[in-house]
Amino acid sequence: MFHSTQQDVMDPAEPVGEELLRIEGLKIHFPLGRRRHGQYAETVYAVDGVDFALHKGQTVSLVGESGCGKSTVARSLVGLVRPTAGSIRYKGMDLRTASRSQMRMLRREVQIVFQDPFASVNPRMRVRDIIEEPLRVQGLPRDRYVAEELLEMVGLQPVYANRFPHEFSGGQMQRIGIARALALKPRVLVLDEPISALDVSIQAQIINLLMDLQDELGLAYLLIAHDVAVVRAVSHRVLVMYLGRIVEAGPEVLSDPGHPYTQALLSAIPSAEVGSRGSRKEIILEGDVPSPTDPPSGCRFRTRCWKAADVCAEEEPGLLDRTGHGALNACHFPAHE
Ligand SMILES: Nc1ncnc2c1ncn2[C@@H]1O[C@H](COP(=O)(O)OP(=O)(O)OP(=O)(O)O)[C@@H](O)[C@H]1O
Repeated sequence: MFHSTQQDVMDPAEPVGEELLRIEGLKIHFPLGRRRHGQYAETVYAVDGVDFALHKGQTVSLVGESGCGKSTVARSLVGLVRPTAGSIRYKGMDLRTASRSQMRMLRREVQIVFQDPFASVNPRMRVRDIIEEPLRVQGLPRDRYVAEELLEMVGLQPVYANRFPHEFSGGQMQRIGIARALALKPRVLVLDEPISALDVSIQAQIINLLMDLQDELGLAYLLIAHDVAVVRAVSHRVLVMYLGRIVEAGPEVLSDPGHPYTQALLSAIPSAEVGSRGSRKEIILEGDVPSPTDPPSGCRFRTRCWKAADVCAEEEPGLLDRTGHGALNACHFPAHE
């Protein structure tokens, strides 16, 4: 199995490492249809007010059902989607006002690893060229054995530099994807479901590699993953997202959930994986996830929540430390109150 960093978990209020990224009030809306009279027919509120920070050497994980906005957050950090509102600061500099050279530094130091390692490469390129591509794009010099060194770093033989993607398994190819992400000596890796497409037997190896690299290089990770056991084991802080917003955040929220949505997410997982303090009662959520083009008023989860009362439709609950233990919860009726 994978190594766990749970013993090292620090109170998020006192993070150990330097702050690298700070995201405040992030909104990413996608207008749909044709614009008429200055208005679009519909807007997808994919990310609708999200705050968090990433620190050196730490892993923050994003969890939540499909479509809640996780990938959109991830892609915004590497410039693949533009925020509609809010700020992304890297080492204190705001992306909205950053100079060209600051943006180049950011594009080097924040890298992304995708779910499908084959989909993001040209199958006709040799591994050496795949790994060196980011250096070429940035116009940086390529040391003679840079691909070989990066392959060794990710546990592959240096001679693989001369081979082509079809010669590798999914796990090996994901290692190559990680080597490519490391080529520019990043400080932050955005890991968008890096193990979801791999055989279960390989997943732990990739997670272990990522944890070792984090120890060695002090990398900050934003991890998106569906496997609760993995997320619990490797995260310093977990953010639970629902319909574009964070509803619960803290180091222990997957062991000791306080928000009804987190409880419902965990109740769908077999108990051995959840841990002793997780909710054991099976919770069946009623109804579908509402459309992100028309989120409910007040608390977005209220239309599926068994605790919902009038106040939930009227007042949006803030993401607050409701227990004094550093975990943040956006519910009018959290479990631990
Ligand atoms: N370019 C786009 N144009 C319109 N809508 C989009 C676009 N990108 C994402 N969306 C919508 O934004 C919402 C959030 O999508 P996102 O991919 O971020 O969710 P997710 O939580 O990562 O889901 P998954 O786990 O399935 O990847 C979804 O409703 C999605 O359809």
